Amino acid sequence: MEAIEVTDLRKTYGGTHAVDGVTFAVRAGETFGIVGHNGAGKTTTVECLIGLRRADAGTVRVLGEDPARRRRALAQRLGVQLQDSSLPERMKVAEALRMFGSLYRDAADWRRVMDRWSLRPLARKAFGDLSGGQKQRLMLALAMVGDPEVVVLDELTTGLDPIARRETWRLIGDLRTAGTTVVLVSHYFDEIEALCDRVAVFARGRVEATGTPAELIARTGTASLEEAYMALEGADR
Ligand SMILES: Nc1ncnc2c1ncn2[C@@H]1O[C@H](COP(=O)(O)OP(=O)(O)OP(=O)(O)O)[C@@H](O)[C@H]1O
Repeated sequence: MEAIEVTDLRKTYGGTHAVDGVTFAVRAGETFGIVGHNGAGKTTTVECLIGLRRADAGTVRVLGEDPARRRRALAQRLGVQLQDSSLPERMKVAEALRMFGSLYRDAADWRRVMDRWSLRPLARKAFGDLSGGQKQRLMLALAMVGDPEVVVLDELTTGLDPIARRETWRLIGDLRTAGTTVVLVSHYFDEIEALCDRVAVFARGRVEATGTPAELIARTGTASLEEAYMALEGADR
């Protein structure tokens, strides 16, 4: 079963074709990576997936629903961590987790989420007093507090130190074991290789290739996913 289906998605800002005919599908329970150069259309696609933007053309289905029309219903089943997301400066960590938890009908126990993401020592700290990495960890925990079926993570480990990064990988691995569908936008090839079952390579508003990391490496006759990406991304320049 497909958890996400995107078909011929198009989105233009002024004269810029940000997304220009994107098609891919994510199977239920799969961890799916999206890689691509700056401005390739990754975030715009993700925003269409979660109903933050309406496509100009094409279809998007998440858990069988159209996010542009069913955003509120889908929000109960989605966990989202976006680039540049923020909270009020004075909101405390525990307060944020409790408040986000209250927005879901079938939330996880927010205290358990706080423990799982090693946030208990920071429970009484205000968001504005957290370090960049601590903020990132909190935003990830908030994405999980609704016990989502599909998780969308844009720039998962940006700003995390190496230990926090590995720990985050482990927690994303746990999501996969639990059968959660994960979409992961990343510029880190080690992360994509370690976590993702399949990858879509975005370039200039299109999907240049889709496959397992091993397939993309074999298809391009390269030695690593990063080299495969370079070969694919530059293919039609
Ligand atoms: N709100 C907007 N208004 C105008 N242009 C936009 C807007 N959002 C994105 N764009 C443009 O659309 C294109 C795709 O942007 P998008 O943010 O989707 O790319 P991305 O692949 O996520 O890039 P990055 O890796 O830098 O985050 C870029 O050319 C960008 O400048």
